[in-house]
Amino acid sequence: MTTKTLVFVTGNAKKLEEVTQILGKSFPFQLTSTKIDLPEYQGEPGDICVAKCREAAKHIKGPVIIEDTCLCFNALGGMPGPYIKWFLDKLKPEGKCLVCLHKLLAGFEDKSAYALCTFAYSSGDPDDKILLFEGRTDGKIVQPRGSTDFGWDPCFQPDSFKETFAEMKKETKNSISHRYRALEKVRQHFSQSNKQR
Ligand SMILES: O=c1nc[nH]c2c1ncn2[C@H]1C[C@H](O)[C@@H](COP(=O)(O)OP(=O)(O)OP(=O)(O)O)O1
Ligand SMILES: [Mg+2]
Repeated sequence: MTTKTLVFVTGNAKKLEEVTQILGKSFPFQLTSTKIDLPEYQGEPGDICVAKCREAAKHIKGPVIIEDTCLCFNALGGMPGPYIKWFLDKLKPEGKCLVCLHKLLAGFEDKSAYALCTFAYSSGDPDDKILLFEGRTDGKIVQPRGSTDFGWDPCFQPDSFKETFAEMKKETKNSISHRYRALEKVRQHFSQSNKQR
């Protein structure tokens, strides 16, 4: 049986690293990756991912997957959400400015937040529906702790853990994260559709 190829389009090497680790070998596609800086769309996460995936499919002209990640503060009605990337860029996360994320909630007792990861899959055929797979992990925003090599990881402490994503072992993050939960749905979908063939 020849394995079909699926291209993961992302400009973020850390995401790719996690996706590769999480999917491991038990995935019916050969995952390859292409670094394209896709536009940062606005709006609801699902709509953003559909637009992002359509754009990626135009480049790849074959089966493609993308994801978009939101960090949502409950006290702020879900903001920054998909705009977390610009917050981090402007607040300069490398180093002590990650403190700013925590400070954003200074006026609120509610520090709860959730990380939301949405994968979108296109078969490559523009007439086919784009499929969405969502994963969410709840937690709270804390003063940054741990290594600063991936985005807002130092500021996010998942519920029922004492460590931030940045302090815990990679395997631990990859077994409870928003990305893991979304990829479980991706994996389930493709193992089922593979069986039906
Ligand atoms: O697990 C994560 N832990 C910490 N930080 C994270 C995580 N996942 C994404 N991030 C950061 C990257 C970017 O600053 C923003 C999401 O924006 P987002 O558009 O999805 O990512 P991106 O532009 O870096 O890569 P892509 O080319 O796939 O769109 O949150
Ligand atoms: Mg992006």
